[in-house]
Amino acid sequence: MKYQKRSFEEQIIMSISAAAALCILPFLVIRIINQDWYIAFLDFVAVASTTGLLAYVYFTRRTLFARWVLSIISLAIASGTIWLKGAEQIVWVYPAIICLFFILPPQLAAVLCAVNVGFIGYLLHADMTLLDNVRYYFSTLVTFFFSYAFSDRMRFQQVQLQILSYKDPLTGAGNRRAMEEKLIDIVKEQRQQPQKVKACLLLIDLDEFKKINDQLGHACGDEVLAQTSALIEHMLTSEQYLYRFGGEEFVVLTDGNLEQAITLGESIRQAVNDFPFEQGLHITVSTGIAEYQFDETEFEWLGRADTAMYQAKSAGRDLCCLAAS
Ligand SMILES: Nc1nc2c(ncn2[C@@H]2O[C@H](COP(=O)(O)OP(=O)(O)OP(=O)(O)O)[C@@H](O)[C@H]2O)c(=O)[nH]1
Repeated sequence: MKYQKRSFEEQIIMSISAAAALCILPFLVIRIINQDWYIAFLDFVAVASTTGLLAYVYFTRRTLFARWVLSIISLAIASGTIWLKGAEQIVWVYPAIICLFFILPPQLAAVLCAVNVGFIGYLLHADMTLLDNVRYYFSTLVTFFFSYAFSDRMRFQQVQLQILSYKDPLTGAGNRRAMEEKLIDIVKEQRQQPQKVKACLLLIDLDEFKKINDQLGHACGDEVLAQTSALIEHMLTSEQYLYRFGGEEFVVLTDGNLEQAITLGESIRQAVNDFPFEQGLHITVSTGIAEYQFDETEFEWLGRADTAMYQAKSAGRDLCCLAAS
């Protein structure tokens, strides 16, 4: 298992766990030397649990449970150490706030932090001057708002990046990477459950697309691709997936039987034929339809659909052809 291949969440939880264990360890040693046993025990629990979490995520790659445990540890350690040692330990509130905003959704982190800050404020208010109390609430509030803004922005960008990495920017259909991953999943599933209804693949290629580019320009070609994609997408159910395979080629993956796939292919062919494209263009598509055959690879499956699509081209275009078994 290479560290680089780990998900962002795994990396965050492992890094925070490692940093927490390393930062608290020297204090554990100092507490033991000073024979300050209660807080030594608390530090020991913190070091042991964060090290355990690091190992847990490293070996299992599971983050949900680890995320919750790490949140609880952060809050418990910050509150516990202040409860035992008083205001001198207040500095541990700030990393705990930041930690929570890193590992939990911002709204949830906000609620837990507010409760924790309030609880610690309650523990300390009698030991601190009025000015110290004001300073405590203002400084935690500032940390809270910066962490919230950062976490919210980071999560938004993460979602955007994920969408971008699986979508074709021109048409909004899934891109080739998304298609390959889905194909691998389907092939795996079909191999494990051969009795299940077969999956089907439709390879749809726009006919004589080069002429549109040559005669009306690349921008018009782009518009036709986007409109065709939207048209097809509109005809699919939630169990049917559209991908842009290459330039003017689309792939539809469906878990229905072969008859349903043929009906879908025909409906798409007809819908494209009838669609009033820009500048009065009349567009047609040639489609190859292939049902998954037990034990073939995703490339063999795609290859059979491709051959069927070329048969449709050779037979005059604007046709659906069924792949040979
Ligand atoms: N506008 C536009 N054109 C593209 C894009 N990607 C590929 N193409 C063009 O699509 C055309 C595909 O041409 P061909 O492979 O010759 O196919 P065709 O003209 O559709 O002919 P047949 O497939 O035989 O019907 C090429 O001119 C590519 O430049 C794109 O993103 N936008």
